[in-house]
Amino acid sequence: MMMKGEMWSNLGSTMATIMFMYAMFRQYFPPQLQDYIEKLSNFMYPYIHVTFDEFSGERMKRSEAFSAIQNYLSGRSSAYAKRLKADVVEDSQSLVLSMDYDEEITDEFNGVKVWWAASRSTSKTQQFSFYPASDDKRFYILKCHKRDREFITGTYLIHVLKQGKAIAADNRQRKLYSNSAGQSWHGYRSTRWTHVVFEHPATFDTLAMDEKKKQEIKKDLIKFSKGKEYYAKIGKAWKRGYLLYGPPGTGKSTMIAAMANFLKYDVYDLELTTVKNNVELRRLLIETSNKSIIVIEDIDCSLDLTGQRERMKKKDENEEAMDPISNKAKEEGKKESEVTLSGLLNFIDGLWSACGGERIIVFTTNHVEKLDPALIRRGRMDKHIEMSYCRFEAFKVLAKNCLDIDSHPLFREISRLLEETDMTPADVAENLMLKSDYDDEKETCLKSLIEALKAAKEEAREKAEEKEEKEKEQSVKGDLKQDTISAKDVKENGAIH
Ligand SMILES: Nc1ncnc2c1ncn2[C@@H]1O[C@H](COP(=O)(O)OP(=O)(O)OP(=O)(O)O)[C@@H](O)[C@H]1O
Ligand SMILES: [Mg+2]
Repeated sequence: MMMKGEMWSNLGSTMATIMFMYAMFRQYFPPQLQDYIEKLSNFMYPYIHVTFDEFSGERMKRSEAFSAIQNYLSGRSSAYAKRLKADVVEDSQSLVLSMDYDEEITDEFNGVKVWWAASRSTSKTQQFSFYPASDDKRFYILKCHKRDREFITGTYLIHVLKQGKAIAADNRQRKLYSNSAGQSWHGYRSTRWTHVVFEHPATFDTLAMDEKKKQEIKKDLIKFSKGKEYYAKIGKAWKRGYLLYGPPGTGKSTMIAAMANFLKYDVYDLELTTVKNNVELRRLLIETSNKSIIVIEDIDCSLDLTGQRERMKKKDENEEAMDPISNKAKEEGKKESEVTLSGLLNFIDGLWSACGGERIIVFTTNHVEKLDPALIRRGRMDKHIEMSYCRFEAFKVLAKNCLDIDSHPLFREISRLLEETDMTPADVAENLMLKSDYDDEKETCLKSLIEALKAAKEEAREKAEEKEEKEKEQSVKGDLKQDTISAKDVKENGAIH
């Protein structure tokens, strides 16, 4: 990559004007002279130019190609151009640097060299317009040798557009969408996506879990995000379902944030209880964008999806009266959501789910055993990930994150206790939160964790004993009952045979 100071477009445009005039009056030249002129022009200026305007079409929309080229050239421009321009591009989280007007940079692809220049043409007439482009038309000019014409207009330009779009996706400011209930109108409330900027700091590096499991998930995500052709080839919609299950505080929500940061996807946090019915659920799905993670947290509590099939069989009125979700909705005077299990299944893998690509659907639950098997079967929820209590390997990540230490003499005892005690990463992290910057504070944290682990171990032991005692009591009662029945039997029937 090298930088040239002066513009070549003057020579190019002079040649272009001459050739344009020549093309108009070509028929007046004798054939031999025509041949000679063409050879001469090729010899003097063997290049072709391709222009990319910033605004194009009748409605003067900002050209996608221009934006992609701007992004593609931004890295090269900042490294090689002498004069740069900085633009704030919509939805981008950082400034986009591009070469200033009349600057030129070269690029090389598969051994073929091309030249890029930024330029503008300013209109002399004073005309009112909403578009800055009508006064100040910005454009890029690509120059390449005539012999490379086919390669440049085909392979190279496809490469530029693809790379430019990928850079834009990387720089994009990501969003966290949630569906909030809109205004109530005669009992009807439609829900809409609203968003805030997504800025969760969790990454796979800060996530405390088994390293092997972490790598496996990362590999799976990469395979998915690069799988456009693969999914098309096997005839499947480009989507993947993840079920995250485990006790509260084991990092299910944190894992979702880490996944979104890893893939640079938007997050749609879907609150099912505010969705009126299946039609609305479908509309919300259609409104989601590509490169996104659609999340339904605590799926077992979201709706009565778990027992829907059984309930159809039983039609047990009492059971319904005891349903905390329907009661809550009634208390608040809201209409209960009519989303059904089949509506949700259709949402995941019905035809509607194929209306766009690159979507990950994540369900989280604390009670995987309560979920309807149809909801979580492979193909719908392709990957089931158990988020478990903190063991030593996960602890080491937390110790590094919170205390910035890789080893400590107290680690041995902690390791032993973590194997014997179930404590969530959330609780471990809480104990490791530094209260001051003093070095001995780190040891204090580790000691307080040891105390907490011992207390948790003791509590678990007491609970187990209590449980055992209760079970014993119940079995004694059962035996007594059995004895009474047997005695009654003897009395009524005489003898036991
Ligand atoms: N595996 C983990 N790695 C790093 N931090 C964790 C992990 N698990 C929990 N935490 C910390 O504990 C807090 C609670 O975690 P999180 O909300 O992800 O748990 P959860 O499994 O989603 O819980 P719930 O089932 O109640 O929704 C987070 O703020 C996070 O900092
Ligand atoms: Mg959570």
